[in-house]
Amino acid sequence: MSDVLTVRGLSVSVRDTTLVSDVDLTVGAGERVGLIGESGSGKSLTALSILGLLPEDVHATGSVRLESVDHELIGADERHLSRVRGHDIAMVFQEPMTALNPTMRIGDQVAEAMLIHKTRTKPTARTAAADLLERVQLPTETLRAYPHQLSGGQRQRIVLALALANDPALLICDEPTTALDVTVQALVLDLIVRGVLERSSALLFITHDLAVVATVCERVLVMYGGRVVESGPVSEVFTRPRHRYTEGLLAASDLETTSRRLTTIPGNVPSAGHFPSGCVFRTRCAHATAACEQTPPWSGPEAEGFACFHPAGGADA
Ligand SMILES: Nc1ncnc2c1ncn2[C@@H]1O[C@H](COP(=O)(O)OP(=O)(O)OP(=O)(O)O)[C@@H](O)[C@H]1O
Repeated sequence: MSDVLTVRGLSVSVRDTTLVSDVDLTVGAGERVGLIGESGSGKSLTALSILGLLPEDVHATGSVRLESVDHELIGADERHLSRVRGHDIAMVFQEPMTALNPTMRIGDQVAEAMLIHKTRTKPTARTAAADLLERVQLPTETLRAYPHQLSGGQRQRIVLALALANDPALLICDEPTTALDVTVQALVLDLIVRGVLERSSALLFITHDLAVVATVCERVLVMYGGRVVESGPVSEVFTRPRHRYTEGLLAASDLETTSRRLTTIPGNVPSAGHFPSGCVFRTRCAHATAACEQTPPWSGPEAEGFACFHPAGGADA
């Protein structure tokens, strides 16, 4: 698997204070990598450095390279970066309204995302926009709606459709479901995973929610005080944490069952029935919701390391 994103020795500082120190990370094609850590640990600054979106007084050093782009992104000029953003790298942040134009109809916004980067011509952009909306399970009429006419979950699905419009090599999600209620959260996570799987895009997923990481990601990096203190496959880091901070994070999470669930993977016997998408139990779940009961987009080895993300847990019915 080739690396889509390679970050080496990334440090971020404001005046003489270092906020992020010496971060190394890679994400391969089709790989889903989580970045976790407490509030203020440097997750968002790491993502913003990759996107070239740091505030003016904040500076990044080190190296950020994308396989599909032939130059260094740290220090690149805005003209280059704006070409990369939305085309090679797309992002979904916590608050969908900040990514949407309140005065433009949804269909025009999705079509415009493709026209700006010239990935579609005008006549094909409208059809492609309708197709993208269908893939995020929104009816065609949504094309004519304005953002304020939609719910928070619908808006975030539009933002996801916009992010996926140009088949990005890398999708960065920063707390994309934190503001959504639990059932909508499950659907949006499912659509994110489907979206990246369909395109073999790399996914860097930032969250403080360990259950979400266990559901979505294969590998995880743990940040603490601006540094990456631990990394590895989710099933390893969540069951055999090596760093005391990771142990604390697991103990403090409402997911005391995560490690228990993950350790049950080898004994898990798949059977037919309803189960949360990607749930390691793959049996009928007592907590299954309508969103859980969709056909999962993956099977076989792809499902390894996934866990139920329903807050009530994935106990078998
Ligand atoms: N523009 C800025 N000027 C000064 N300090 C900043 C600036 N932006 C962020 N910081 C500081 O850098 C540190 C890392 O911030 P960052 O937003 O990356 O954390 P985070 O892990 O994403 O937290 P959260 O989960 O709350 O979003 C924090 O201590 C924050 O206060």
